[in-house]
Amino acid sequence: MMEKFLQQSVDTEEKFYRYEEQRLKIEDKRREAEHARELQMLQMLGQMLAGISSTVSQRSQSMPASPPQRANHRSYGDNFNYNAMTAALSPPIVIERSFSLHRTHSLKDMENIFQLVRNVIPPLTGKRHKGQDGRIGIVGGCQEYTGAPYFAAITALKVGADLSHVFCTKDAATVIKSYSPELIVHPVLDSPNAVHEVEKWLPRLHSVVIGPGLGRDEVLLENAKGIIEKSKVKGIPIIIDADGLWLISQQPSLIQGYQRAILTPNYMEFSRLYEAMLRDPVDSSDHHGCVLRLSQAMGNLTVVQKGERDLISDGEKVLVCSHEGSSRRCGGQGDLLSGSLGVLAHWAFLAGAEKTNGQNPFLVAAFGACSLTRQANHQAFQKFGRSMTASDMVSEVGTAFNKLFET
Ligand SMILES: NC(=O)C1=CN([C@@H]2O[C@H](COP(=O)(O)OP(=O)(O)OC[C@H]3O[C@@H](n4cnc5c(N)ncnc54)[C@H](OP(=O)(O)O)[C@@H]3O)[C@@H](O)[C@H]2O)[C@@H](O)CC1
Ligand SMILES: Nc1ncnc2c1ncn2[C@@H]1O[C@H](COP(=O)(O)OP(=O)(O)OP(=O)(O)O)[C@@H](O)[C@H]1O
Repeated sequence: MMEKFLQQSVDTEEKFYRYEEQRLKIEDKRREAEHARELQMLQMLGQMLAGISSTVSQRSQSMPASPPQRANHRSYGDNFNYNAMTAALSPPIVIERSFSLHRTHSLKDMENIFQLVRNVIPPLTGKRHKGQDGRIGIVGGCQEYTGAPYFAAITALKVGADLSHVFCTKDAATVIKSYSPELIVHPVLDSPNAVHEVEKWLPRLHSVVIGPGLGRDEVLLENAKGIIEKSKVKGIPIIIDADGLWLISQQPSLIQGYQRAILTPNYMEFSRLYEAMLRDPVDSSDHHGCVLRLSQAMGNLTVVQKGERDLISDGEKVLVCSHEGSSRRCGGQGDLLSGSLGVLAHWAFLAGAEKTNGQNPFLVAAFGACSLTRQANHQAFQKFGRSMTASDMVSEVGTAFNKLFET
């Protein structure tokens, strides 16, 4: 009797899982179709606006000219004509050349960039459902490093993402879960089919951050490589940090030319990448030139060189973020930066260049994330001084965000 009952419940459970699997497959297909439809609509809109723009420019010869655009700058949504949109929709470009090479920025220029960051932040309304403001994936976390992926993932939530996933090794997963019930933790990164396990989630992710706490184990690096390749196929914005940058310095072609990628090297990672790409040591008398050249060599993807001042370049412009932080250099600050960038890159990408006044949305996102990290650092340092840690900075992310972007 008991045996029969147990068999029945096993059968019922199996049936349930089969249904659930089918339901998830259907849901994946629906999301992919929805994504393709949205892309098509954006392209149509781009073409319509291109038409309006050419009519406007025929009628009005006196319209102010846009700044020169990079010839090989491929925008998100590929055929989407942002130059045309800018010409048709925007007033004359406000920030023009203010971030160009070797130019000092006025306070007004800085305020302009802050305004562009504000423009891409989705409004908080009752009309949106869970997930719409960001589902971010962090790929990293191994036996040695559990803090780094946690800092990145929790920061993504504190900035305003709705869901934050961590894809880490099996032995790191329980530890990371124990830090925070808010995170969704997948113990898959050292499994034999790791790439496939992560790939299943990609249609539901808006951006991925590869590298915090990944470590340098060959198998994990190979899996990270597979995940980067799958993410590129899906056109997902990719932030590459920490050991993800180690991988890129060994195999630059993995990300070269993918303009939806942002690299966030610290001093050491920058030197490694620069030497790998330019076959020259970094010129310490020309930081601007170096970051510009590295971005160009990587195919104009966005590079954020972290340090006393964060230098951000897409191979055409260099933005400098020297927002006040502090003199405290505890580990984990770069992880906060990459987590916040995961969210801001998604928001900026979605908002498109019309919201960033024709500026590369990833440059704007990077400036926002750098300023936010420095502001959180500043606030935490005011409270804790020398004892300040990355966790103290995480607690400041909300108020720092409000102060910079919601006032
Ligand atoms: N709690 C956790 O789990 C955390 C885990 N983390 C994770 O650790 C992993 C390895 O990351 P990493 O940063 O230690 O490695 P890497 O960049 O190769 O640096 C190695 C050496 O480079 C140097 N160096 C660095 N910066 C420099 C500078 N500005 N100026 C000059 N030199 C500089 C410095 O050399 P030294 O001073 O020792 O001579 C340093 O020792 C990675 O997965 C990361 O995510 C961290 O996120 C922290 C929190
Ligand atoms: N010398 C400095 N002065 C002021 N702020 C700095 C300085 N160096 C780094 N920072 C701040 O810390 C952030 C992270 O840079 P850092 O070089 O610590 O990255 P990282 O080594 O990748 O960090 P992590 O410890 O997370 O691996 C920078 O974006 C900047 O805000």
